[in-house]
Amino acid sequence: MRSYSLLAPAKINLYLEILGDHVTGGEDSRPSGFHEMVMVLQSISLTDRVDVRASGTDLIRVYCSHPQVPNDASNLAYRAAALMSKQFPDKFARYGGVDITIHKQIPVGAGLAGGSSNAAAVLVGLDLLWELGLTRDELQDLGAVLGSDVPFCIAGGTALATGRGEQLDALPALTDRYVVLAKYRSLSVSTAWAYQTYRQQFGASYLRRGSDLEQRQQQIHSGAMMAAIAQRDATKMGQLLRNDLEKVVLPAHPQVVQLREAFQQTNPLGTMMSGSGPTVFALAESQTQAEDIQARVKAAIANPDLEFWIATFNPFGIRIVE
Ligand SMILES: C[C@](O)(CO)[C@H](O)COP(=O)(O)OP(=O)(O)OC[C@H]1O[C@@H](n2ccc(N)nc2=O)[C@H](O)[C@@H]1O
Ligand SMILES: Nc1ncnc2c1ncn2[C@@H]1O[C@H](COP(=O)(O)OP(=O)(O)OP(=O)(O)O)[C@@H](O)[C@H]1O
Repeated sequence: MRSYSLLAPAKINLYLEILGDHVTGGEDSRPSGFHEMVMVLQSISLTDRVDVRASGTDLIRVYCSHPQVPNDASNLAYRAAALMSKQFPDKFARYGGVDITIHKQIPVGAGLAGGSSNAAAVLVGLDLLWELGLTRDELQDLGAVLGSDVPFCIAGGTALATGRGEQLDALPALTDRYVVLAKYRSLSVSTAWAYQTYRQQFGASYLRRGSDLEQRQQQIHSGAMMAAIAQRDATKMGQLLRNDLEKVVLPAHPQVVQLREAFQQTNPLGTMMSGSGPTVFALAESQTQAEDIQARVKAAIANPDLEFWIATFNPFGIRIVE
């Protein structure tokens, strides 16, 4: 049976600003229930491995030994395969079912897009297995059906994301940067909850569509964060980190505030929560600084529930290993 093994990296958000309500359509535009975003997304070297294998059955099956990851149709990797089988029924009939095995390294419900990256890997894997020859744009359009982060996970690297996060502009690749990540094992945050709570608390200040929104998008485009990335100025980037979702997640989780403060005490280039959290990351100039930051935060919060990773910025998204 033919199979492919893919590496599916996690992402962090170097910048996440919520502008207002996201709308779909042209003249009869309607709120989609999502938010209009401006984000800078960055792939990191913390990766899952996803094996996609033709099974010779007519089933889609998912295997993952992580206790928090479902093995049924609710797994985002399963949903990616189901979408492909619906989209390409003749290929599904010809090549048959697929077994997907997820080797989890990326923490779950962490704000690091683990599920989205697994789904992106399945799209790429089935494109290969079923010899579809899809373009990156076509794969990303399919990814957007599954979730806002999936299109980015396909291409990876460093990107500016707008719309609900699915519209992407590649930015100069940032490499040789270190990131220290920490998460309480027993704590997860629901992305839907984070956005819903943000809407309840800050919805009144949302920008209306039209000139206000376009002006803000323009400001960010020509602003300091884009300049810092273009100049590969890690010190400036560290100072400009932003995540609007911190405004709702931090007040709800005092231990994340404490973790963020412990990171801040170590004088990193910058520290921030990633996505909807609760993972907190700090940027470091070198591996030595990253190790020092990790050791100091570990000593400051001696809690066995706290898990750490040191990663580098990754210039790519889904990659084939076999
Ligand atoms: C927090 C981030 O991870 C940052 O990169 C993303 O914005 C979320 O991406 P994701 O997990 O792929 O999100 P989706 O699966 O598309 O949506 C999950 C939930 O978040 C809300 N959501 C998501 C993206 C967005 N721009 N606005 C939203 O309000 C959706 O209403 C939904 O209830
Ligand atoms: N393949 C998968 N990997 C991880 N979680 C999955 C997967 N499929 C479904 N889930 C479920 O999705 C939920 C969110 O998991 P995930 O790890 O993708 O969150 P996240 O990193 O916060 O996502 P994001 O950063 O995109 O908002 C969990 O409750 C988990 O049970």
